[in-house]
Amino acid sequence: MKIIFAINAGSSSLKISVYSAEDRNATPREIANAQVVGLTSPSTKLTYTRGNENIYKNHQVTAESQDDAFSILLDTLLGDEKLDEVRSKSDIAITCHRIVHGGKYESAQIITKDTYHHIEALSDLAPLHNGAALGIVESCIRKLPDTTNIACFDTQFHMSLPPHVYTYPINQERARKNGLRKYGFHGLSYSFITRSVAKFLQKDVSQLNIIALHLGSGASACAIKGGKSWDTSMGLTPLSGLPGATRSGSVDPSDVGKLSPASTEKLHISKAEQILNKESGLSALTGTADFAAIAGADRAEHPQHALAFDLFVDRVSAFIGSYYVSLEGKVDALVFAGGIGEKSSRFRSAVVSSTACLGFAISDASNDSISTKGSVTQDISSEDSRSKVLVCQTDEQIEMACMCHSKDELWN
Ligand SMILES: Nc1ncnc2c1ncn2[C@@H]1O[C@H](COP(=O)(O)OP(=O)(O)O)[C@@H](O)[C@H]1O
Ligand SMILES: CC(=O)OP(=O)(O)O
Ligand SMILES: [Mg+2]
Repeated sequence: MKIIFAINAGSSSLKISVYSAEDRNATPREIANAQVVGLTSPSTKLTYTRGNENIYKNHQVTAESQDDAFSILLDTLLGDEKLDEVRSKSDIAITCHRIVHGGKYESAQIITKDTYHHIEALSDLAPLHNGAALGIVESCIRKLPDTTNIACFDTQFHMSLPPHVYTYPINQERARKNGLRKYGFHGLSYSFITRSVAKFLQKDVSQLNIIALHLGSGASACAIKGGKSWDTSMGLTPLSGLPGATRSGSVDPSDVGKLSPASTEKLHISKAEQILNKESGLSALTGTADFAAIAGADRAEHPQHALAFDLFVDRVSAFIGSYYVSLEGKVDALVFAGGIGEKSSRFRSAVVSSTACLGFAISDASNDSISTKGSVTQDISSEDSRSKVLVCQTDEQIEMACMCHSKDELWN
């Protein structure tokens, strides 16, 4: 039996799921889940569940970084005397880490000195994402010396993108030399969604065509053709495509502060990245990163909230239209996932009405009764919908745990 910690550093949250795996053929069984959410908003909250028992729910904590959150979660898990399977640090056999940028890695990697340095070098392409995750890897190496660390990459699922999609129309020699191409992210989530939706629709994965939306603090869309990534909205870094809670999404870089050559000297490129990644997006329009507050606000009283909501509906709908065409109209389902996709019925309803010309239609009653305690995939389409409209409670942690625990090297 092995204990697996699957650690998911998102941009506004840190989630750890704990699994036990009997042997390498058994599916890992979740025994606990601990998460700190709201890292980009003033109130940061801890939720901890052991088995079916809620120990903490939205318990206020102070954490300013992913690494602070990691210390809180590790103390919570190791300090729980009733978590029988994890008596001490040395019981944790495997920690899987969600690493957003994996460059051209095509599979999860055991983290050695070499792989660590390789991933560190890739951080130039996702400085604000890989940095936080690597900080946690370092903490694990220091605090959990008996554990095998494994890197699982968001980019892996998108290795199937065709050349005409992943190529940027720029100097090809420079592109090759510097690894400039569309990589795509949220791949662990899309991989989970693909498997879950295929199972739900009782279709072979290789026959599944869907438009999936992972709408969390970072948001992206993905066209999945024959079970594989065919196009996705994020690019070289997780900045392009859709806006996020604090991210601008695609903007013309010359618009950013209209920099003169002189001001460029002062405003180092990393400052621009800082602004576009952390100080933009829906919170720059509204002053809040909490999408529930944006979607729930009175439109007349809060015109900026209404603008942010409408803008997000517009950008998401544009990708749905584009992917509907690139999938030649053969779409089994439109799938909503991520914090916003799973929890905001108002947003789902607005997106479905704005893409109604493609034949999507939902039942308001089903849309309003989505339960986070219900099945992984829930159907909200109405009978007259041309494709299914589904809500999938995505789970990047189980995707990582399954990916890692079957590795031969861990059981020999
Ligand atoms: N009840 C809710 N209604 C609408 N949006 C919500 C709700 N709860 C959380 N969210 C939004 O979900 C997002 C966080 O989603 P999540 O997938 O957990 O993020 P990440 O993994 O990117 O940190 C935030 O933008 C948050 O405002
Ligand atoms: C890739 C990415 O944007 O991840 P997250 O939404 O978790 O920040
Ligand atoms: Mg996330």
